[in-house]
Amino acid sequence: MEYLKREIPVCEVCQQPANQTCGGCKQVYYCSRAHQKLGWREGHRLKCCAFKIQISDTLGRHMIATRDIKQGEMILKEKPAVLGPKICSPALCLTCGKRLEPLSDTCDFYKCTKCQWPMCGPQCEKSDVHKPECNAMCNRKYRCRIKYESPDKVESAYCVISPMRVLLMKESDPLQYDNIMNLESHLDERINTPLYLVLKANLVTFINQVLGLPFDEETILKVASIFDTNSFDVRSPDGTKKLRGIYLTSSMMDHSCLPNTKHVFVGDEYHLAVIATVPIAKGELITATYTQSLWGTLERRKHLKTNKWFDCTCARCQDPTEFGTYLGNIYCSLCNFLGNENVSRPMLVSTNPLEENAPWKCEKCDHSILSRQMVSGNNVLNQELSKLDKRGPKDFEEFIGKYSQILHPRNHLVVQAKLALVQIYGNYKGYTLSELSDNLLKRKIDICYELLEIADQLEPGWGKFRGTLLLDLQAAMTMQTKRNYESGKLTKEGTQDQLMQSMGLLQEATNILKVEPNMKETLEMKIQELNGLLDGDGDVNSNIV
Ligand SMILES: C[S@@+](CC[C@H](N)C(=O)[O-])C[C@H]1O[C@@H](n2cnc3c(N)ncnc32)[C@H](O)[C@@H]1O
Repeated sequence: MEYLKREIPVCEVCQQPANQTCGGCKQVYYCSRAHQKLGWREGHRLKCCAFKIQISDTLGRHMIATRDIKQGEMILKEKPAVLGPKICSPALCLTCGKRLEPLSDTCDFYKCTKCQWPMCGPQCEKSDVHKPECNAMCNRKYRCRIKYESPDKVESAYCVISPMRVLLMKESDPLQYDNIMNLESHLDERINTPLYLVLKANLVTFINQVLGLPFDEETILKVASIFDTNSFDVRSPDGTKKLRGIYLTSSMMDHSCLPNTKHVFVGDEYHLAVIATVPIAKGELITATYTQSLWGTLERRKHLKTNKWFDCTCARCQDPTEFGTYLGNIYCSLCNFLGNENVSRPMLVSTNPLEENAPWKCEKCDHSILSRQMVSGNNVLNQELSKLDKRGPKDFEEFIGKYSQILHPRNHLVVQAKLALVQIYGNYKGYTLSELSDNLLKRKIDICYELLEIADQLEPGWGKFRGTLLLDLQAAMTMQTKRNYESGKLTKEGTQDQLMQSMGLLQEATNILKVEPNMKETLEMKIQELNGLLDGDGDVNSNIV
């Protein structure tokens, strides 16, 4: 990084001692106004902080681009203000967040020798992250007494840890405590919800009575509510560590169902990097998504309302067809029966997508249903989907076939099933690329193309969804090319053309995914292999997929 902090600040232009910082990013120094102007012209304008925080009545604080931002550019990188377990967790280490393995032949875990919370070992037990809470508990002779009858038990006692960490900061790091307490909480809206009634009984009692910390009920619940409104789900690349974290600047990004950024976690300390997925023009909102892009509008808006306490009114939520994807729609059952199978079937669309109770009406005929019928239909099928056997493709293929008269090929439930199929075909035992029949290989390629069309509409640009689909697609296409060459269906020239297409997809996937942890080397290796194949004599027998 060019912006590494130096012991004695020096001017970016002349390298002499300097005491003025750039007003935008506050990261580089100048000795004089003249050198600041020169530095700006010489290129700092392209690197300087790309955003500012503004306030409006409708959005509250939000992030705005202060200059044009390039696709793929890192907009900011910051360390967490606080990290901790989620409200309910299976046994995990309080320091590193690692999911714990039980001690041999037991359901029990290694425990901190002082406070008795499950940890991964003596090193994490002694960490600075755990010390303050351990001391606070031990000072009051509190010992964790969770009984694990099964190693997978999800335990709600973890709800006290993350808020306790923030509250203890009031003494140890008052500035950071104030920064966190300044975030939006929506406590007034949450206070009488079932979860907060439980937190009143558990968390408040723990902080006040067990630990004897001098915080009132409102402050304690406000911290919990700040986590619920602002925290990011933090995961290690291999998925073994799961935490929640507050990132002060990144939490200023407002939500959009068509976001223009993605984020990744970098390093063992989980620094968060925000990356532009599309070019962002100066003055535009910089947005993230707080929900799932592949859910329909009914589900997304409900999720945002229940968890983040606002009604999303973005362009996608306003459009009854979700930019023509019809992701949340179903076929009209009457037109189904009366219509010609060969013409595209009319759909039921919401008469007002921003009004959750608005009826859903056919685009062609007068047939309509109540919104709650759509909701309950979605719930039933979602439940069915979640119970399917994920070890193979059979259940997912049957699900798609069974509901093909109700759910069109781009309905979100079908899309979920297809996503599972893309992961199974080509990757799972018995379904690796070399084991797939020609038909199943083609099926995988077709699904990848279908899902890519949806990605282009709903997560345009360099989103992770698009990147992983491209990677899957190029691998399947290379295998198909190899088979077609071997069976004589493709000439050497045709083979080279097809491999060039795969290379195009792989290069795009690399641009998108190289920022993901541990991906850069794998991607570079894949490019090298495919390049080798292209440079050689078309020897597609090489083991490249
Ligand atoms: C993580 S905070 C974002 C920063 C927040 N705007 C603030 O002023 O602190 C999330 C909250 O911002 C507001 N918000 C975020 N995106 C929004 C949007 N698209 N429309 C309306 N409010 C939004 C909601 O109140 C939400 O609970």
